[in-house]
Amino acid sequence: MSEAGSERDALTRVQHVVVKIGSALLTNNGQGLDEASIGQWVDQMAMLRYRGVKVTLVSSGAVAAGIARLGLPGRPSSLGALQAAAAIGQTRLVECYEVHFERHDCQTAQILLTHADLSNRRRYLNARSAITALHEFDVVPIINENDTVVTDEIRFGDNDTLAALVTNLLEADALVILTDQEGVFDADPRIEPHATLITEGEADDPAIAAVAGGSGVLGRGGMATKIRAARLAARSGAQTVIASGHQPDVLTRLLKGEVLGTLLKPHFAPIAARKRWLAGQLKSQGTLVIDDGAVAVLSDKGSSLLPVGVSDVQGQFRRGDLVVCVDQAGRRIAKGLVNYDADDARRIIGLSSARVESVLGIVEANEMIHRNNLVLLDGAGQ
Ligand SMILES: Nc1ncnc2c1ncn2[C@@H]1O[C@H](COP(=O)(O)OP(=O)(O)O)[C@@H](O)[C@H]1O
Ligand SMILES: N[C@@H](CCC(=O)OP(=O)(O)O)C(=O)O
Repeated sequence: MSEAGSERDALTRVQHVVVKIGSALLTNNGQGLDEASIGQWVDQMAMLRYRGVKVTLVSSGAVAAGIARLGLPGRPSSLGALQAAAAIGQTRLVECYEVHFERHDCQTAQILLTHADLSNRRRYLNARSAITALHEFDVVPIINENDTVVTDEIRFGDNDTLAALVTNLLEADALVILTDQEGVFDADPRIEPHATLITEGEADDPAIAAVAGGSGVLGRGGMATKIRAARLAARSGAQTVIASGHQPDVLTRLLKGEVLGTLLKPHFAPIAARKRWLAGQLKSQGTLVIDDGAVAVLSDKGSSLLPVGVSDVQGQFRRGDLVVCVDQAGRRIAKGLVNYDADDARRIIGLSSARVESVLGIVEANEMIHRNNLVLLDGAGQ
């Protein structure tokens, strides 16, 4: 097998894929939603689910569908008209997916997110809990930006960025961005018809970022935001493929390892990527003192921190904030994102998971800090 082929083998082991379908692809040259194609992508996603792969869908198309429904000649320039188009188009968009997923006895749910939802830790964790619960109910989440409430300063703008942040949020192992081109070319193929397809590269390679241009008429980000999305997705270790939604069975073929589109690989190991991000970026808001048993399982087994292993809570923090874990002698052992605010944490320390529910009434999570959100500190507490 070729080197490119063996790189693609990793895609055959994907357990959770975020699929992003762009405006440029979803619309029949601006004539409304391409419902036949939507039906085919849904068939492929249903097939992946049948094989045990979790699928989260990030779909654009609300504005484009709304423009067609309202009979507007093109993309309106006023914010109010754009928001109205998004509102009317979004219901149509989700209905279309719903009808097709129902053919496969599969339920769907709509989630509309804003930038603020993902930059605020608490809302970030809430969004994650909700989407994780949807997967537990075997429902396909269909995510879009909440276009009717965002303004220019706080918008993602393009759904490539949103899809990458959702990939980070859910720690999906692959992001597939479907668009109207076969992948990333060494120049914009709309301008350079003889441009060559790049089949793979590293997500952070500046040479790849340099060839990426802007969007067509209906899309928002062009190739530049797709490559940036690959870089963001790589932070949590995900591979990104940018490929054409016009290729028959593109999703199922990609996840069988076939060489289609452009594969952009993470530039460092998944766990290191996530932990690097966690270790490097955030300021701590409080301290959890943990007992010797908890120190041992965190350090030796990489386990989550459970309430039972915590003996004291210091400081005021909120769910999703970064806290430091220290041992009984005050040595810094780990830091991570806590699942409870300080007052609730104080009420449940030392309790077994079974008793947490009787004290709090509702259990947000079994762990005080989930191991995916926990990073061990070295001997110097760094
Ligand atoms: N190097 C490149 N390779 C491929 N496409 C590119 C490149 N640079 C710019 N593009 C443009 O990016 C467009 C896809 O982005 P966009 O219109 O935002 O689509 P979507 O709505 O799917 O996100 C292509 O139609 C193409 O014109
Ligand atoms: N949220 C917008 C999508 C924005 C957009 O076009 O994004 P993209 O498909 O990345 O070019 C909508 O649903 O119309």
